[in-house]
Amino acid sequence: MKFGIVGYKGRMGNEVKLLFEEKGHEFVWGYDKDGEYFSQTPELIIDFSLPEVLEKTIEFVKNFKVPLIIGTTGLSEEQLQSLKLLSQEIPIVQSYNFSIGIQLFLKVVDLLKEYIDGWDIEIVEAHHRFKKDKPSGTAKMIKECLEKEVPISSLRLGNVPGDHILYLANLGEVLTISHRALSRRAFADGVYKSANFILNKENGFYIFEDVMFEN
Ligand SMILES: NC(=O)C1=CN([C@@H]2O[C@H](COP(=O)(O)OP(=O)(O)OC[C@H]3O[C@@H](n4cnc5c(N)ncnc54)[C@H](O)[C@@H]3O)[C@@H](O)[C@H]2O)C=CC1
Ligand SMILES: O=C(O)C1=N[C@H](C(=O)O)C[C@H](O)C1
Repeated sequence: MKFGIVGYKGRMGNEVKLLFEEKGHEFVWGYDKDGEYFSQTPELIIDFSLPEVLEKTIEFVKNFKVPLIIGTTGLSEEQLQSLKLLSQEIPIVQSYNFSIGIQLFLKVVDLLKEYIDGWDIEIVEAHHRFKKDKPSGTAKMIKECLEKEVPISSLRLGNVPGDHILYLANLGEVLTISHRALSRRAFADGVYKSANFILNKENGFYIFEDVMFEN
């Protein structure tokens, strides 16, 4: 496939580009701070940038009329709504975490949440010192899945790709669910799965859960 990336010079943009090229696909378009790279029209666009770039991304996918996969975190409720509106015209996969492990983590949380009334619940996330948003998008997803007000502690440590821990405790025990991304490849792999998923899809707003558990 011929793919394009918004934020192609960044950490995730680079990792996604590398992985797709290793699989034999062609990087034909990119957008970053210093402008556009164009060699051909892309068949899909992947966005790992910043929330303030979203308007530009929407303009590009509308012009090219191609599917969008977006992993950028820190989007406002209004921005998520504008993506949902856009999904009436093109297929979109959106997720704050494209790793398989976090999807499984969320399944476990969904299973246990009805049994933890009265427990103390805390989320701790740790990421590299360059991360701009706080708390992480994934921590917000875990909280949303719990359907409770839960405190989130954010650590910014060296070069950590992404750790999430959920602590649940009653007076007699502590239950811990934890996930560590060992490298950005874990997220890029999920983006690759999403690309194969979205090329055959009707317009609509999909999340990574739809990609993972399609059948
Ligand atoms: N959903 C997921 O699985 C994951 C999401 N992320 C998210 O992806 C995003 C990017 O993360 P990283 O690659 O680590 O950041 P990064 O800072 O390395 O990359 C962001 C890229 O966007 C570009 N950019 C910034 N402002 C711009 C502008 N105004 N116009 C055009 N380009 C602009 C930067 O130059 C940079 O190349 C963050 O929101 C992060 O939280 C990161 C990892 C996994
Ligand atoms: O910025 C990152 O690096 C990451 N961001 C995502 C988030 O905010 O949850 C996902 C991952 O943990 C890495």
